[in-house]
Amino acid sequence: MNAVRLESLSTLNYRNLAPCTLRFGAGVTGVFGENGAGKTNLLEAAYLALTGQTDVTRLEQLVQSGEQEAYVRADLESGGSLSVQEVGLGRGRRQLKVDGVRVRAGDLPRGSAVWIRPEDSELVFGSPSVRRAYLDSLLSRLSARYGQQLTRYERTVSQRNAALRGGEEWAMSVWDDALVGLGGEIMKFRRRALTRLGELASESNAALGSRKALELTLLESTTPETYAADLAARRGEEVSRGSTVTGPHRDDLTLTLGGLSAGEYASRGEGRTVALALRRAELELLAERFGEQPVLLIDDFSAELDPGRRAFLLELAAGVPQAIVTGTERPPGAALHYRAQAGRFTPADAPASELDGLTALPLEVHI
Ligand SMILES: Nc1ncnc2c1ncn2[C@@H]1O[C@H](COP(=O)(O)OP(=O)(O)OP(=O)(O)O)[C@@H](O)[C@H]1O
Repeated sequence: MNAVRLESLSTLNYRNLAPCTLRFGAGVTGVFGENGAGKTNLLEAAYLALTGQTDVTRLEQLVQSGEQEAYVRADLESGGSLSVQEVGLGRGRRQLKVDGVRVRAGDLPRGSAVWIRPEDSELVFGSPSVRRAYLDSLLSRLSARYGQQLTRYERTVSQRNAALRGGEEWAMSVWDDALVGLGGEIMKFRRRALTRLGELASESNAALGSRKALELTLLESTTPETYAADLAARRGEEVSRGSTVTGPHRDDLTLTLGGLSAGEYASRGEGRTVALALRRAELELLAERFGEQPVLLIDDFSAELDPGRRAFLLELAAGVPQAIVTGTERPPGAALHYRAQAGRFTPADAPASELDGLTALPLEVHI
């Protein structure tokens, strides 16, 4: 299978990172260093440059304190051709370019990276909104149309909420028609995608050594068939609350392990296994959809103390065409290692003569 390959990553004014260009080879690149060195920030920058996505809501958090703008750039190979993806960040602004031409976020390749993090346990133990965000982010990458319809749906919900709060009950039939159309499409797409996602996640969960079966189901707040009637039936409640109380924005992705809700009953370790299974399923689903293996980013493998899960993470990294693995200790099995120190990265094993040109390239911020 083809693979996306990150040739190099450049950053300027990105969080605590010193301006740099790091090159990556095929196979596993290990990045190690002490807490706070910038390892997570490097993966976050790589994910942003590869996908255009960040889950940070205030973009200025990504800009180095004291600076106004930041910039990340990925030189990558995808579908057999080379391209340059750039992301400029400022206060509340994000600008993307591919090969020098401005594009929208949805125009970047959608299956280019998967990021596994210690805080993925939140997928299991966090609120339904965390699981909805996981599902929506994955499905938006699988289908551009899903992403567009979701944006429209969310905008419609907030406009409808404003109309409810403003006492505009007379306008509800128009808002309801829009919601039922958009929401119905979202629900149907979620149902279809969940079948394959569920299969892949339960296979991964078993591969991780869990003896309890993992099942994914969608706890729907309504259905495409009954949405219009459900809205009508709950109109009084909506008017008194001033918000839309039914629809796919209220769905939950329920995870059951051995028949019990994982969020309520799983141990911390079992929960981490489930979260890892979800990420591996994401990796496989994107590869199936785009016929190309994403770059795998694994943050802090050393936070994973369980030997089985740690081995699984490292095997996963070794089994894909390209992975970047960070840790406070050296990730084993890496072809290349960078040492992270106070926002700087230096090849750990190269002789000094080979270090020339690897750091502090002159870059310009232009957003
Ligand atoms: N916008 C910013 N400007 C400057 N520094 C920042 C900014 N955002 C975060 N930092 C700093 O970056 C550092 C965190 O880096 P990061 O989370 O990448 O560390 P890490 O190497 O992954 O550490 P750990 O091993 O603890 O996970 C912190 O010291 C934080 O204060």
